[in-house]
Amino acid sequence: MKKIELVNISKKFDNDLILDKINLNVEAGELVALLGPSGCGKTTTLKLIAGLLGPDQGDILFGEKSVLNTKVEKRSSVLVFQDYLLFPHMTVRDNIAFGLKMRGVSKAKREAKAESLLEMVDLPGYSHYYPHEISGGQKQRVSLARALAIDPEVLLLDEPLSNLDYNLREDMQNLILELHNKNDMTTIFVTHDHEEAMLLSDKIAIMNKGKVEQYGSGEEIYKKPVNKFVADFFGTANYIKGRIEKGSFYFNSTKIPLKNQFNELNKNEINTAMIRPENIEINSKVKNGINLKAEIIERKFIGGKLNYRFKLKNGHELVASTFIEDHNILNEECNLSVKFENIWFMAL
Ligand SMILES: Nc1ncnc2c1ncn2[C@@H]1O[C@H](COP(=O)(O)OP(=O)(O)OP(=O)(O)O)[C@@H](O)[C@H]1O
Repeated sequence: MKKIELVNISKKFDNDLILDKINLNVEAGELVALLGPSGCGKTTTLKLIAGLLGPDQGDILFGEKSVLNTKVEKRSSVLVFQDYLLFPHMTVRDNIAFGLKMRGVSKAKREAKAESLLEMVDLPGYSHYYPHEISGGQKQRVSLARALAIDPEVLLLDEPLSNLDYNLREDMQNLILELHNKNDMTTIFVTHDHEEAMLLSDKIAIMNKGKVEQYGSGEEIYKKPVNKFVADFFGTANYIKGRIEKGSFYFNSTKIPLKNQFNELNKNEINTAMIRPENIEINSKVKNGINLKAEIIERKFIGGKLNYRFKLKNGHELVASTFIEDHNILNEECNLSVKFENIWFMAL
């Protein structure tokens, strides 16, 4: 297990700055997700950690040691690509044992290891199959087994679940968690699905345009996003514009006390309150919160949840979602309330 540290990493392709002074600390044994939209630099970051690319600036440490001059095969890390990259002319067993063969491990030992890894990824009996004879989900398991064959201290997974359908994804998510916990590894995986990132990882680095916008637990990022990009990437959000007056936030004449519901922002910069849809309560008054009159203008049943759209007196629209409770009357006036603790402030 190794701690991984990226220090001020920058990378250019031609003249395009793809990574811009990235800093990231992954503790030994942690499972971390790199999350962000297509093209933000997630795969490039993994390739730099694996040693398939070198940075133009900055340092990469495994433990306390820089690995910039350490070759790919000596880094004790392994990168699993989303399109498996199995050797088509080799059996499943030979694919898994390939890295061990390169390291001079005897035939008997590497075959025994391949068999035990096939058990671990739940594919016993598949050793004699060729890649074209197995499904996409099975190929993904084989490529994981191949990666684990060399007992890596650092496992790097590039969108391991993106080619799999919904049910298989769940199985693979469980398998990745199980393998990570069993094998004493530090694992970093790339995804563009925020729910998957929250489900699997201890921490999430949310990336945008070559920068890490925020790094923390899923809950922290969801509840306390540092900016609108992060808030929107993590789900639906309502934004209410207001103003700071005498140390409080005012939305029209509604006063919201500013406690610690913002990060290191200068109070005077705050101009927006963010509210997640599930934190809006319908037709119940709260004491330590705001209460607003609104009209229901849309109701959508989405299975297990109802999504509503409301219009406030000043024309501002809000979305809310509730489980089960039904407020079915369109155009009817109702009361919306939000507890102060569920309001997060931002500067937009
Ligand atoms: N070898 C390369 N040469 C030139 N440009 C590259 C190279 N590799 C990546 N890029 C560019 O760098 C940017 C970041 O690519 P990267 O693959 O890291 O993004 P990503 O966040 O992993 O995206 P995705 O989710 O689509 O895989 C993209 O604009 C891409 O076109």
